[in-house]
Amino acid sequence: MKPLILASASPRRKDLLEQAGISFSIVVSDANEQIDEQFTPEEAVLSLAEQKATTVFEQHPQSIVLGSDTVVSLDGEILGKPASEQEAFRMLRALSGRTHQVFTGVCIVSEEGMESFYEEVDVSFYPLTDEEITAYINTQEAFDKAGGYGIQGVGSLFVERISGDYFSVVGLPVSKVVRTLASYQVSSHLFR
Ligand SMILES: Cc1cn([C@H]2C[C@H](O)[C@@H](COP(=O)(O)OP(=O)(O)OP(=O)(O)O)O2)c(=O)[nH]c1=O
Repeated sequence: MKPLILASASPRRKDLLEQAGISFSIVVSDANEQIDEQFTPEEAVLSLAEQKATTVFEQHPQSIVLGSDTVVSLDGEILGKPASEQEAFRMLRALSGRTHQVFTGVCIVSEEGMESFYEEVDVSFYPLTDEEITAYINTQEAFDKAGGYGIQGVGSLFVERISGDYFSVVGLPVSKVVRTLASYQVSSHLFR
């Protein structure tokens, strides 16, 4: 059985994979995460997940490497992580009272080649007041998260409805990932 590497600095991805009973190590990719401006959200998350996984695989060719990327999409426009309070405010105001999509791409690279997939989840927000948005930004939760919110944190208070895999919104569609890893002889110790 080859060792599995998670090519991610995201604490959420680490927690989800650990909770699933998978053994792995972490090597953070130094890919410069470039995407074409013309990319659709699904193309963007697949490309970024591939860039992260292939960069780490080049340094660890005897391993199985898992890369992932999450973006929020509103009317097809990609929202990444907000770089400032102003940007977080603009993103959350745009998401207020609307349904957006969260795309997470996953890429597994091994000696046998590369396998990728993405998950799309619809998330509907209640209408938010400017005061709520400002108070939320003051919690500092917005900044390392696509779309400027965390569904697993205080951002849960914004969510009216979700359709799809909750864990994919948090950053990793863990059930599908574990099922896919089974064909690489990587399995959860919980099921052994
Ligand atoms: C929408 C949403 C995103 N997120 C997170 C998941 C991802 O970690 C992050 C999007 O950024 P990513 O670039 O996908 O990931 P990352 O920079 O955190 O980690 P790495 O590239 O090293 O793998 O947003 C939440 O935690 N909760 C949410 O509700």
